[in-house]
Amino acid sequence: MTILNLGIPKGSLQDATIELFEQAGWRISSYSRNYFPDIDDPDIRCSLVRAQEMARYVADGTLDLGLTGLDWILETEAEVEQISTLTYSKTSNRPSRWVLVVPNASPIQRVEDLQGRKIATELVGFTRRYLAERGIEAEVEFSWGATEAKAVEGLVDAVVEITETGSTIRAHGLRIVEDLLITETRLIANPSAMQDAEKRARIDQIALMLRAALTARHKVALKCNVPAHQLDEIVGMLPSLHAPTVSYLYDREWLAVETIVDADAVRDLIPRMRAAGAEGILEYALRKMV
Ligand SMILES: Nc1ncnc2c1ncn2[C@@H]1O[C@H](COP(=O)(O)OP(=O)(O)OP(=O)(O)O)[C@@H](O)[C@H]1O
Ligand SMILES: O=P(O)(O)OC[C@H]1O[C@H](OP(=O)(O)OP(=O)(O)O)[C@H](O)[C@@H]1O
Ligand SMILES: [Mg+2]
Repeated sequence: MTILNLGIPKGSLQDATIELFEQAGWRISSYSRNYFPDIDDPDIRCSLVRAQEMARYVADGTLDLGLTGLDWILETEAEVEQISTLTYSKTSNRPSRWVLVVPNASPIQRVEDLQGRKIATELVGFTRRYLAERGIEAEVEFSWGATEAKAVEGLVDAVVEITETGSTIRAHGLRIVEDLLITETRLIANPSAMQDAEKRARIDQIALMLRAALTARHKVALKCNVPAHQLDEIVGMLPSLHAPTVSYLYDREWLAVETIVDADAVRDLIPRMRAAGAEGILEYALRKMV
């Protein structure tokens, strides 16, 4: 039996990743102070690895498969195969942004204004390359964290930081000058593992199920009963993958209509369906969608 070595990102993405695996069909139990969580699949061995180091360990074959942000894949320039983009962050199912931020009162208005200035960031290599490509010479120093504070205290002229909800930037009275990178979580694999038929089959299975779980988070199932004379009008309101499923109730004057819609659309859709004569309207959460 071939064992697949899987890296789970320790830190910001840890809880969200374990939750996604649970929804996808694998239960991972992590214990404090143990970097090898249990997983209910005998063919997989899990390790907790820092997101910053994940791509390096996947590239050198220590891990066959791992999850980390696009930011750290680009920063380390590691040679990994990107299997899938999985759009989830620490607290949301949206991408995060690496942004150039300055204090509100700073004279810096554009990235070009950084010429000759000092910048702090955790993403040093990426930031240096970004500035070099634009012909800007600036000093980029590594920050171990709490980076926003360095702009407030005047230790540096600007910082390059990740933002998800924007609350840290707001709390420090900072202003975004420019977006440098939109980053999302990526499922990455070792190129030789992808050449191994057994490992590749497991990787494809995991990729499919993780994507199925994430897609389902943005969709819901809607079901309702519709009087026959209102069927066309109500079906016309409903977007669906193909067409809604329609079946007769025992009383042939009524039909049951079932469909999948964007979760965001439901608050507008249900009142319109009701006004058009739909009854017994139900919304179901979905666990997976392929
Ligand atoms: N809100 C967020 N804040 C920070 N990183 C996030 C966020 N959402 C997603 N990420 C991703 O998480 C990864 C960083 O994870 P990691 O836990 O290694 O660093 P960290 O957040 O600085 O950890 P910590 O601050 O706990 O030491 C990056 O790939 C980043 O894109
Ligand atoms: O836009 P927001 O939702 O506020 O999230 C962004 C903040 O989250 C991360 O900090 P982290 O918790 O990793 O702390 P650190 O600065 O010590 O790394 C990141 O470095 C930002 O400071
Ligand atoms: Mg951090």
